[in-house]
Amino acid sequence: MDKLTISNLSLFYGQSQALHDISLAIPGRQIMAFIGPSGCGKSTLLKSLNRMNDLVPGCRITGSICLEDQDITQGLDVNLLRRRVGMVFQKPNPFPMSIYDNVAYGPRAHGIRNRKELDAIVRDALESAGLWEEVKDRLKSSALSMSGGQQQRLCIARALAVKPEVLLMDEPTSALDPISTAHIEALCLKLKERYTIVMVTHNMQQAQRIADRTAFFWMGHLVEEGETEQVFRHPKMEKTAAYVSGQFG
Ligand SMILES: Nc1ncnc2c1ncn2[C@@H]1O[C@H](COP(=O)(O)OP(=O)(O)OP(=O)(O)O)[C@@H](O)[C@H]1O
Repeated sequence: MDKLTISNLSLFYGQSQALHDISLAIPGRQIMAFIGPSGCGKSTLLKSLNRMNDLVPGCRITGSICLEDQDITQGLDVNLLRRRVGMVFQKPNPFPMSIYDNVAYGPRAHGIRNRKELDAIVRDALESAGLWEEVKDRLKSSALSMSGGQQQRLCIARALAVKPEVLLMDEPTSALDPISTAHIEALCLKLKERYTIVMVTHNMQQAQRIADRTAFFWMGHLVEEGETEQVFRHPKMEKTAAYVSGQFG
């Protein structure tokens, strides 16, 4: 079953239309990459999937986005939605508090106070993010003392701690060195066994390394979507062929 189904979605920032009639199905427990030149609407679409655009004054949408069978644009509680659809940003953004408190933040906000329960959640999330062994002896240290790559895995752990179903990632490795990038990519491949991942990336090698499916956007339109290998090796549309072969960027 598809995890997310976007149907005839158009999005406007005031008078300016950023997305045009997008229809796209995102299967569960796979990685979907959004690619395309700067300004084509990748982040806008990603943010629509957990209604982060609600925060932008003058932003409105038409069409629907279903999380399984529930239309998230119609009345679904936004806190509940963001618990089910978590997000990791381009720049690691740990809170200025301890490693433990960063991961426990979400569960605490949802009312979990029991120390043993919190300990178990924190450990599980850090293990899932591939960080437990590195930080288990310094859980009380400030998150800001970690390296950039560790901070990004901490942000992934923080997102996982509330047990989401979908993880949205907006260029999660663009601020990281190659080794940290490889760590995050390996982690994504592991996480897709349990989560649905939607990732914006400018890195076409990255999309080919880890994405099951790829969607190519251009000027607010979805030009083509399919299995990653097909989109890169045998694109159906001329625009896609030109983009993936580096003729424009
Ligand atoms: N908060 C906003 N208010 C008004 N316009 C916006 C806002 N955010 C994005 N836009 C516009 O919407 C269009 C799509 O932007 P978006 O950030 O989604 O593109 P993108 O493909 O993610 O770009 P990049 O790869 O550079 O991050 C652009 O024309 C942009 O200027």
